[in-house]
Amino acid sequence: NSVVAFDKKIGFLQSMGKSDPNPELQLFLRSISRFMELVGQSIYTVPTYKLWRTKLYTEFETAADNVYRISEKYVDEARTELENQRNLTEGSQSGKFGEEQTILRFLIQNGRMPNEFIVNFMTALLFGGVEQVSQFLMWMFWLLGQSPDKQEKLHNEIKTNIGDSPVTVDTLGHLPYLKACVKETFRRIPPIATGIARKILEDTEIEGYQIPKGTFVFFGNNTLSMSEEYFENPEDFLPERWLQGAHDPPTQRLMGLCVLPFGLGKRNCLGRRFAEQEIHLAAIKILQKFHVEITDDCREVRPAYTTFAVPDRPIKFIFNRR
Ligand code: HEM
Repeated sequence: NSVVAFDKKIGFLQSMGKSDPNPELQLFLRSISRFMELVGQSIYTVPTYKLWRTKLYTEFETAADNVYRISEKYVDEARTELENQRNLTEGSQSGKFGEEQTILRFLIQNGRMPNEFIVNFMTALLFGGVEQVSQFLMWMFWLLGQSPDKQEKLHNEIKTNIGDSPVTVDTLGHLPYLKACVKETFRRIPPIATGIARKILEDTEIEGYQIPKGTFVFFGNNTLSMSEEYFENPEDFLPERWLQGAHDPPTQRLMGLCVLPFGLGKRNCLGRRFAEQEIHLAAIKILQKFHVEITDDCREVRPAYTTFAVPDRPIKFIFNRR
């Protein structure tokens, strides 16, 4: 994700595997997690932080400062890199820096967005990838680790359609069971329990409830996706329920509307396709090489909702080489 946000790999994974991890990256990761936790806490507490600099507020401020300061450094580095390229290609009238156009290059080159907005936007892109995608993959493998038969079914689909070959757009389009596993994970553990929030723009009536203009309403992902009215045996991890033909089309459509991890409408997730592709690729690459188990003490793990669903205790995986 850092490639999308900052035009380069910043080395999270390599750093974590080392005995002396890069302290700045460690701080960046820790601050991103803390930032998210505190945003979550702020939703569920009395907002005294609006009146006083409470502990929650000052901790949030520190985490946010760290995140934006480090992000700004990466954006500055990308800007310097572009300037250097511009000097090299001086005389070119195209106004383009090098061959490749990226989001960051476009925004810098375009010159209309103030730097702090660019930093903010790129940080939001990074947050989406670092926190959400990695947490999602963890939950998916936690569920697959408890359902070895589903994991084998998924592995077989990957083996039959891809084998050890590189993944292409075409092969990605032929993996219905993988997509069903992803959808079912989103249903079973919605990444954001409350779901998307919207401010009602005019007085509205829904099912006899009067909702005054200006009220904040939440979608209630968790309630809908665990509702027996829409899902048989909602506690069970059953990717099969999402396969074509499992239900009649109107029911299938209703089920789909109960599980909206990326939101809906004009302000839905900008990174959805990117996130889905990352998830599909990561799942394929892991399953091509490993059979994944969880340790027995992890079966009782429950999602604890901060901003996103995080495990209430660490999950330990065992990766058995195939
Ligand atoms: C599993 C991964 C992800 C989930 C579950 C997720 C979920 C969401 C949700 C629920 C929203 C609010 C949508 C609404 O209010 O209707 C959102 C917004 C957003 N997401 Fe994601 N997201 C994910 C990954 C990503 C990634 C990887 C990126 C960037 C590459 C990203 C960028 C954004 C941005 C920029 C917005 C704000 C859009 C706007 O306000 O117009 N997300 N995301």
